Amino acid sequence: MTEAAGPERLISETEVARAVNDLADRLAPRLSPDAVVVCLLTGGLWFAADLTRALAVRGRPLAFDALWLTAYGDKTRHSGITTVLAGLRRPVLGRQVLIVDDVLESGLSLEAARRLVQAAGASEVLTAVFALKPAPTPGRRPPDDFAWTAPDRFLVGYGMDAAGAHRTLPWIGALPQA
Ligand SMILES: O=P(O)(O)OC[C@H]1O[C@H](OP(=O)(O)OP(=O)(O)O)[C@H](O)[C@@H]1O
Ligand code: HPA
Repeated sequence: MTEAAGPERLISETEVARAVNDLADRLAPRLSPDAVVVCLLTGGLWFAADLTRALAVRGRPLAFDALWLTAYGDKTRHSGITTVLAGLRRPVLGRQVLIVDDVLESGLSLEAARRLVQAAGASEVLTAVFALKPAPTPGRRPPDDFAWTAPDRFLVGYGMDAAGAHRTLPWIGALPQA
């Protein structure tokens, strides 16, 4: 019996931590002490936990909220519909918001989040993702900053899942290519 191949490791836990710290160095001066970090659940949770603590030690112990969105389900492509499972808990009216997510591919999830945060009255919206994948279609809005340039592979780990699997890996890998 042959064993199914696991994910191919692309970036180690140490490299992930270094990339998050470098990103925090760049972001901290751009953020108001009154800014709110909005994490996109579920995948953004691990990156947001690391990034917010890295920002806190850089003098930005920011307020934190979350939006729970889902668009991929168990598939490897955006479904075309971003469903809001849970919205913001606290007002962001008049405040700068940093939206944080694990990966940007089509950009549709981040755009849906941006619209929700703008509709809630944020004074400015910045976006940061850990992994920036190549755009599947032209015209995608880039994030304001990102930690790592990812290849065009289906990624897992550090929040990213394949039908629920591999999300809690501390490193990032890619599923074996067919
Ligand atoms: O740029 P896009 O093509 O929109 O892809 C990025 C989104 O896809 C994943 O979410 P998913 O819908 O899989 O939910 P999850 O956070 O529960 O993994 C990921 O966490 C991002 O939010
Ligand atoms: N992996 C996991 N989730 C994703 C990806 C990916 O490569 N792209 C968009 N959501």
